[in-house]
Amino acid sequence: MYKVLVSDNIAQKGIEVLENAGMKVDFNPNLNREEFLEIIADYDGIIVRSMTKLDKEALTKAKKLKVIGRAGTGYDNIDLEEATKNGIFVFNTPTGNTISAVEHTLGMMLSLSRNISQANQALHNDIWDRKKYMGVEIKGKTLGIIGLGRIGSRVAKRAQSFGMKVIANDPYLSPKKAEKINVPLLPFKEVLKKSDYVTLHTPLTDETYHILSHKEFAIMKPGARVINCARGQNVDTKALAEALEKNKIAGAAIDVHEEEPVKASNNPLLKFEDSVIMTCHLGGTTTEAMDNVSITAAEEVISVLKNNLPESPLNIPAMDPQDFNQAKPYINLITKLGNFVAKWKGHERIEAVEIEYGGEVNQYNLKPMTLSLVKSILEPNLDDRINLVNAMHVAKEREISIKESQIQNEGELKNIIKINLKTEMNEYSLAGTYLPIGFRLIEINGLRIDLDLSGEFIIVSYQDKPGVIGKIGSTLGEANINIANMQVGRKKIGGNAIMMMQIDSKPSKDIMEKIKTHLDELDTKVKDLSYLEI
Ligand SMILES: NC(=O)C1=CN([C@@H]2O[C@H](COP(=O)(O)OP(=O)(O)OC[C@H]3O[C@@H](n4cnc5c(N)ncnc54)[C@H](O)[C@@H]3O)[C@@H](O)[C@H]2O)C=CC1
Ligand SMILES: O=C(O)C(=O)COP(=O)(O)O
Repeated sequence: MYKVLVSDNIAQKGIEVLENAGMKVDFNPNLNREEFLEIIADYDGIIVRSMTKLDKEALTKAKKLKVIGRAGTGYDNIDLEEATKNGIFVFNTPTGNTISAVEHTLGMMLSLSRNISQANQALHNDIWDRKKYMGVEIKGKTLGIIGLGRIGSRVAKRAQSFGMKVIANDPYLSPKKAEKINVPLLPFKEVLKKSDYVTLHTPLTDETYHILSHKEFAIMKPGARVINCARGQNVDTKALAEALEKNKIAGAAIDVHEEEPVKASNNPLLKFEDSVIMTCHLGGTTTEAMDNVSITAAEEVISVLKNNLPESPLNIPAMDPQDFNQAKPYINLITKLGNFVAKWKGHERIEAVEIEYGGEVNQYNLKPMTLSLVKSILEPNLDDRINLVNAMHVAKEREISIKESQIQNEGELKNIIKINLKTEMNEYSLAGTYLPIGFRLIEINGLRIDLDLSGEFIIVSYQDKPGVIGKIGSTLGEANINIANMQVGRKKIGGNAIMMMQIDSKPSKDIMEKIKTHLDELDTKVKDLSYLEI
């Protein structure tokens, strides 16, 4: 039975989904760091929100962990690189709280403009002051959005309906997408200079850390207002406090903070009672969003523990589920080719792998195919935990070069995948194709063949000479092993030849030895004699 730790508060519905699937769930959102580090080694899966830090220290202890589910969007609390090295799948649930974050942003902007929060606070303290809490309209004002993704674009739409002029900066968004929602994309500084309100909707990255600091506040319009419902570290809190102090910035609405939880001792914004409104990271905290993200996270954890790929993976290439289903035959084909070549090369150390994709296969994301190949060729020789997440990392660590390229389609085949594998001693090449009738092996060491890519095989590389086929055939016949299919190829008489036999049962070690002795007697310079089962 898999054990799943839920170490942040998520909706009960997600926990029920896990339990109904037979998981042992420990819902424990109140662990301190020491307690957390002590128990993390026990779990196969974990669901977190933004409070649990899954850093290197935690992930090093998480020896059994197979999957991390982020019930929410931002994943800056998770060390993706370390998780990847350790072969742990990481996913988030990025659409479940989008609307909640959008509505919170709008609420913050309106509240900031109309002093709703401050006036409410005053009334609760028995103060009636209509003059002090006079506000400003947002209609006709310019809203500058930094990060026009899921949340930013929806904030734009709602702000436009309030009559705001919306501009944005997002270097990674296609201008076409921005055009579609009628939002001009401008350089970052220009957005800052032109906006009455600046709202942040970027993830926390090295680039967006303190994206608003002294320099940026200095070029902003005097009297502008700032809204941050993205990540606390996106804003240099001290620089914001200074800009507020100097009245350069008229106000700020802050949902996320450099240090959470906020305390009087760690946040200089708390003293700006009249111009700063703050919430305790509530952007994604609505009944609807909490249900969405907890149910999705639970379903995905179950799915990954059942060996499926997550729908919103953060450390393997994402693939649209429909695309994935269509590409699945090619993923299966390359896995079979990988199993084949891995068994064929035996214990030889791999130095390089080249993959050539031809034909229809190129319509799909090739990364999951390449990952599947790397996993399948490394799997038999490694005790390490290897999966799609860490396959590339393991290959790099072992200094195996992986190259993929796209080639022109050959002949009548609609699709082809070719693999060239170089070991310290030999080179192996093979190609396969997917046909509605199944997977076919169509080339081996440069020789054209046509065999079903499953079953039991004997491969012999030797120097062409009369008598070889007869000797092998009779040895197998004596051992009562039926030859289902056989193909022989050579480039010239007496040159290098290869024989592929598909047989109906496994030859014993003795039989393989006998074949080897017979071939030696014929002096056929056997380069390779292998039995493989695919
Ligand atoms: N306050 C809260 O409770 C919540 C906060 N969030 C935060 O909001 C962030 C955004 O969420 P989504 O819109 O769903 O993500 P998204 O990935 O759809 O959008 C982010 C956008 O930021 C852009 N971007 C990245 N680096 C940039 C840069 N240097 N300058 C300008 N734009 C840049 C990206 O191109 C992308 O279009 C999340 O990463 C999370 O940190 C999300 C949900 C709730
Ligand atoms: O989804 C996000 O990125 C959020 O910031 C929401 O965080 P939370 O899950 O509420 O701790």
